Amino acid sequence: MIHSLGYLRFETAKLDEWRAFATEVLGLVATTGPREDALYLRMDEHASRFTFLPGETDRLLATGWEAPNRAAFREVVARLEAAGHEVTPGTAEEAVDRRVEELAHVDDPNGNHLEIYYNPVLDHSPVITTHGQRFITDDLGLGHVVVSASDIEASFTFYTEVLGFRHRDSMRFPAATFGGPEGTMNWVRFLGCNPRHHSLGLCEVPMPAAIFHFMLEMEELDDVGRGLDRFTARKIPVLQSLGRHTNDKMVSFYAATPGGFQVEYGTGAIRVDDATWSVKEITEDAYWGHAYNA
Ligand SMILES: Cc1ccc(O)c(O)c1CC[C@@H]1C(=O)CC[C@]2(C)C(=O)CC[C@@H]12
Ligand SMILES: [Fe+2]
Repeated sequence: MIHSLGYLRFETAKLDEWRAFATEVLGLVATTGPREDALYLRMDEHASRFTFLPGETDRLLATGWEAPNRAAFREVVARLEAAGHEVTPGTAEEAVDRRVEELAHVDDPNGNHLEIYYNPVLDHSPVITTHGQRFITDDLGLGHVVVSASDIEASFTFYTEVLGFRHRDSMRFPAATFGGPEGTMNWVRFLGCNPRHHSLGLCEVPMPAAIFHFMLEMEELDDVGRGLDRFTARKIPVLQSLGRHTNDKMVSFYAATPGGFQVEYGTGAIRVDDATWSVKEITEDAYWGHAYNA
C-alpha cells in the first residue's frame, strides 16, 4: 500500500546552520528547487529527499509517504476516508514544490502531518556526496523516522490497519524518561512498509506531534566511523555512542542536529521478508554500545 518513506519536510529558524550541517557533517547533497528560499537535499535520484523551509521554529512539517502508483495512491486515500480521517487534496502548486505528480494531506491521530504522494520526479545527475559515502535508499526509502504518539494505540491502528504498515517489533521503556509517571512503562513500536526493518517508529510519550530522530543508512562501517569523527571534530554532542541495535542489527550512533531533535547515522541493518517475519519484543536497545552521554 505504502511503498516507502519518500521525503521529510521541515521548518527551521536556522537555515544556514542546517545547510552547513546537512552538507558538511551528514554528507547530503544540496540542490536547487522550486523555492529560492528553501534548502533542498538529495541522497539519490529523487529530486529532493529533505526540504527545509525558513520559518520561526524548528519542527517537522510532514513525513512524505510514497505510494507505488496512481491506483495505490487512490486506494490509500479511499481507505483513510473510509476510516474517518480528513484527507485534503494537495494543490497543483504543492505537487510542483514537492516534485511529485499528486499528493494528499492527512494527520495521524496524534497530530503528526503526513503527505501521501505518487510519481516522484527524478534527477539523473550524479549524486556526489560530500564525503563519498553511499546512502542506502531507493526502494527502501530515505531511512526511518521516529515520531511521538501520545495515544500509541490510535497511531498503531492508523499506520497498520489503515495504511498497511507491518508491525516488526516493540520495546518498553520507563515512562519517566519523557516526563511520564514513575514506575510505569511505555512502548516504542517499529513499523515497516518494505524490506527496511522500520521506516517509522512510534514513541509513546505524553507530548504533542514531534520528531525524535531520523536515520540515514550508509553502505560501509567506515562511512559511519568517518561521520562520527566529523561530529567529534566539530564538538557536536553525540547523545548515544556507537552501538548495535538488537532488532534491525544496525550499527549506529545518535547525535544532535540544529533542529533540537537527533539524527541516527548507521549501517549494516537487516532486510525483512514479510513472509517469514514474526513480531518480537526486544528488551535491550543494543547488544553493545549506545551509551547515553547526557
Ligand atoms: C530501540 C531502537 C531500535 C532501533 C532504532 O532505530 C531505534 O532508534 C531505537 C531507539 C528508539 C527510541 C527513540 O528513538 C526515542 C527514545 C527511546 C524511546 C528510548 O528512551 C529507548 C528507545 C528509544
Ligand atoms: Fe532509529
